[in-house]
Amino acid sequence: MITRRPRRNRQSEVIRNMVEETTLGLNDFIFPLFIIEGQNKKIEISSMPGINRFSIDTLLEEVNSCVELGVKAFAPFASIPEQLKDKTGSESMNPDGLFPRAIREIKRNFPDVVLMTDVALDPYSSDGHDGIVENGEILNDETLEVLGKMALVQAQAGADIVGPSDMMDGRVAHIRKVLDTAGYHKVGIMSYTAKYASSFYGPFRDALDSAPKKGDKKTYQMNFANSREALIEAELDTQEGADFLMVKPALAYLDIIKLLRDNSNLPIAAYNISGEYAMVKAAAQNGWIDGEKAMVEVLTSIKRAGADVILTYFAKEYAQYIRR
Ligand SMILES: NCc1[nH]cc(CCC(=O)O)c1CC(=O)O
Ligand SMILES: [Mg+2]
Repeated sequence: MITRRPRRNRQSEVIRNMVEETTLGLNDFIFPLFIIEGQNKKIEISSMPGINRFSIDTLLEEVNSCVELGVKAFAPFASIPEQLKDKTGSESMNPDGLFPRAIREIKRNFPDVVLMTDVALDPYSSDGHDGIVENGEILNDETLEVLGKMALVQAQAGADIVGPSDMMDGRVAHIRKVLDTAGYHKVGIMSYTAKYASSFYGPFRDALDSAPKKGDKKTYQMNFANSREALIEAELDTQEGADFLMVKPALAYLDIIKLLRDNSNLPIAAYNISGEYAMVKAAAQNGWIDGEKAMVEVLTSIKRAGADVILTYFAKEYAQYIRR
């Protein structure tokens, strides 16, 4: 005789919903946005179907349509023309550069949205690396100087949260000190705490033309074979004053999300990155999977693993989906 029958709680939609353990909401999402120079531009990224690069004017329309759908937090990224890139990423410290201009315009038009801005050299670096390169080496402490100035320019432009994605050691403490010294103690830090050297970043690097010109990122991004090392990074970022800890990528790293969730009381964010988005889109376009159902499953799995915040290219599409 079978007395325990778990299927009882699956027998109708109402019961299934009643016992559902994980619920996604639009408050969970941060939607990445790509910005380019120019006017009236909206150019689709071929490796990220449905995701575009916007000039500032069309970007404001995009933000508006997201806000109307209920998506209110954004992670903007700027595509910097090649001729403005140099060894130290100096364009990242230009208060009149494309990125700070875009931040100011978004905040002027939509003061209530939250902007989480990316702090790293790669979109501005002629080497395509997240730090300053000298004789093939990525310099840590010299890079911190640039990161601090970049974060300050972003805070001055109106960033609510700065997101160091570079994986240099000590950058959270350094950025915190620079921001506090300048009076920006209210600007938060979402640290890319456990950021792995992943092959899933490809489409993002297409979007910004930011791929490394030489070598890979393995001397600063983490080895995907490691999980205990993520706890070391989490401990340091917490001591240094991070307000959020992020795991990136998300899907091949659900165990890392869970690990940080179980070992920290800070909010945990996860970045469902470009290649993870592209995989779902490509399979859906081929008719191999149901893209919409896969989207919901992927996002739910990241939340179930313990993420409080999900950075995802699906944010707007998910909002459109639940509206229907
Ligand atoms: N440091 C920049 C940065 N910030 C976010 C991403 C990737 C995001 C994505 O793939 O969606 C990257 C690329 C990288 O580290 O090479
Ligand atoms: Mg670190």
